[in-house]
Amino acid sequence: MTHASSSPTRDPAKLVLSDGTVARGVALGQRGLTGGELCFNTSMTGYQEIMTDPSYYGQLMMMTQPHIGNYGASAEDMEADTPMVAGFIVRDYPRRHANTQADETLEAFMRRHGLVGIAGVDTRALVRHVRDKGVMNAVISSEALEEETLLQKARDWPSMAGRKLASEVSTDGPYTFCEGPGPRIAVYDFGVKQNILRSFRRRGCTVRVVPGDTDLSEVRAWDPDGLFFSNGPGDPRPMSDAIETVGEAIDTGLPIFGICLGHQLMSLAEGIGVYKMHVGHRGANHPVKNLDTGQVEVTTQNHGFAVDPESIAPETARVTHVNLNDDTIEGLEFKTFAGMSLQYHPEASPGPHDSHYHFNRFMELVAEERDVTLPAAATEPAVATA
Ligand SMILES: NC(=O)CC[C@H](N)C(=O)O
Repeated sequence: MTHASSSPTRDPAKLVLSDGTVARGVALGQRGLTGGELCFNTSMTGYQEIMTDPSYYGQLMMMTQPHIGNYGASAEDMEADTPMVAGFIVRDYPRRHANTQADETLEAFMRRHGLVGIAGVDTRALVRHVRDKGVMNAVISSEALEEETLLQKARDWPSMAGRKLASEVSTDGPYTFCEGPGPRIAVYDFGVKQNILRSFRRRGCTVRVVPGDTDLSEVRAWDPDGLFFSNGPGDPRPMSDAIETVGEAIDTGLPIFGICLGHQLMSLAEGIGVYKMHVGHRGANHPVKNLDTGQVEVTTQNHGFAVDPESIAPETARVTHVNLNDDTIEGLEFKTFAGMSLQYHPEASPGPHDSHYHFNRFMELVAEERDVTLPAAATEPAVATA
């Protein structure tokens, strides 16, 4: 058992929102100044997976769970090699953590990776504020504390709408993640979470990961059985090259699966509109209804954009899943090609395992479309997350 005193100093820090709201707290992690879109996540656990999810690149993450850091940080809980959020905001950072698997305190982890944070602010009041007013930018600072200056920086911070960020978190070059007896899956990496790759590995797939700007002909030369378009940060609408690649992928007749950003890119390639949401969905407790079975799944979500239901032509796609909180589109099945896509995260990490079956659905789609025999693991996956 690791018990460690985290002893963050009492250095003052401030969080200043672009509408002038100021919250005063103490510095957490790296001292300095950072900014971005202020998001909140309602997951009770999983702060480290959330911190390292590349889809959060450029965003400040505020956790609604008030106790953050109480199980430390561990090399096991990474969704990327480094933290990806631009800054981290918590209510209460504990003086001790306890976890047999922890390697270090969350504070030490944040410092080691240069991640600026703030603790001791009323996160729930701030969440209610953002939820009412809509998403906005903010800065966290433990260096300059002059509020007018920080407010100006928050106002000047570039908006997430219109920002292409996926290229900044994509792999630099192609690599083989794993080899197995199952289908060959080519993954377009716009910031792919590790647990998506592990989910394919658990099903016996051979997985080849390529940078998001890879020419489709290069991918086809590898002879994939299925194509996957990953999650990722930023606004999908300006990603015209990626949308074009998805269009070409559709023309190949290969089965295609997209998660989150990938779902949005597939939708855009099929002429379906995407809009920026009032506050977005981020958490591990979003109820989603499967319209085919009537079953409700508790899902993990992380998105600030969504597809516009009005723009789905009946001959293009069918809605398979909807969010029960606000009726937003959560899943599509495409009609002109063998494609399925999800706005939420079946790989969870963190979150419940209700939606893991979507990877099996894709395996079955691949088996239907291609002459491949699925290994038993492809449809009877272990529930384990690693
Ligand atoms: N997790 C994701 O892929 C997020 C997609 C996109 N950046 C959004 O915020 O909606």
